[in-house]
Amino acid sequence: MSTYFQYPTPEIQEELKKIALAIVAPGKGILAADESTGTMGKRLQDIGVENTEENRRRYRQLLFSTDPAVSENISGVILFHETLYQKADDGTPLVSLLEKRGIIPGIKVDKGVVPLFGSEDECTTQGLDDLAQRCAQYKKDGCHFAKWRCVLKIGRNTPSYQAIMENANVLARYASICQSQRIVPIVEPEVLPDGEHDLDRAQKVTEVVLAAVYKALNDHHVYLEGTLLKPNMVTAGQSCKKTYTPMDIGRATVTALLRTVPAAVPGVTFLSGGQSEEEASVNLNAINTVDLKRPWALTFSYGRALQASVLRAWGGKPENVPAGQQELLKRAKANGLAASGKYVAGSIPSLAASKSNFVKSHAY
Ligand SMILES: O=P(O)(O)OC[C@H]1O[C@](O)(COP(=O)(O)O)[C@@H](O)[C@@H]1O
Repeated sequence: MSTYFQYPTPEIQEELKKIALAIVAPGKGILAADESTGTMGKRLQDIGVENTEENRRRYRQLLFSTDPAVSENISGVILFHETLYQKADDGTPLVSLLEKRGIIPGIKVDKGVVPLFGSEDECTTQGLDDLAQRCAQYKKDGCHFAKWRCVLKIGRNTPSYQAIMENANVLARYASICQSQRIVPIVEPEVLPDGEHDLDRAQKVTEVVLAAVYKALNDHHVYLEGTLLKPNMVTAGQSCKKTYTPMDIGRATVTALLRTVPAAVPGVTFLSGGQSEEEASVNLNAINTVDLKRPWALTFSYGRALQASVLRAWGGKPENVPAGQQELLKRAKANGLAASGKYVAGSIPSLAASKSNFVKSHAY
């Protein structure tokens, strides 16, 4: 085994580190607006809006033209390919709306989840072919970070060794390609919340998965200071009979991270994984207040937990755009406070704050 290798040049390291640190600046996090066309269809169906390119454009325009104050708590937005090339009603590229607000554009670069043949309904994520060329183009078009989501399932026999190793390796290969193109990779190994398992089992699985991911990142010589991790919080399975407090969740989550995530990683930006908006804020706050060490910034990269109220307030109607934007401002503020451990539960009511956003087997 040869241990000779090179990290990126000092210039690339500096650039990557700067981007990652800006994303996890104190009190800031990410709006994940990168729902693929199918996922967006499900969100729009919930509010009775047809899943057309024009309706997706109108919705993303609403998000990105929110009052610039939103940038006090949102440092980056993850886009879906289609959105990067769409324009606002007045012809301004949607991505320019973000840039004008000082928000860093990012891009989903994976091409979705596919089955792992021979496994118990497990999966991997595809999209490595032509990734370097796509990243080069995305960088030119204004994106400075990327996201790739892998999915792991907790069952009696899962996650399997096959799924753990395959997903860790594909995430590492993705991360290395992104860095070669001066793009910060967000590494997302999501352990799904489906199941009856308790908090302890969720913690152990998360630890095993994260340990494999960091071994693979090391094997691929990924420069950790220029990466971010987007994991699940450690929560009991959706069908678990036992109940746990936010502090239990906070302790289990930070313990799992302390055991597996190197301190060189600048930040951890959690996914919301079907939690309600309020749960996602309260749990993030607990993560930031539990009496454990925190060598990384711990913040949010929420899709559903930042958008459930926005979608409901908007309902596809032009006259409701300001109401939708108000909801985004509220949840952004709540999560910005939670990222600093200063969120008081229930202090920022929003339209769908307590609605569960759980989607069974959110593997698509
Ligand atoms: O399955 P898709 O369409 O790729 O999207 C998955 C979604 O999951 C996320 O990774 C996390 O979203 P949640 O916070 O809603 O769990 C989003 O960034 C993304 O939009």
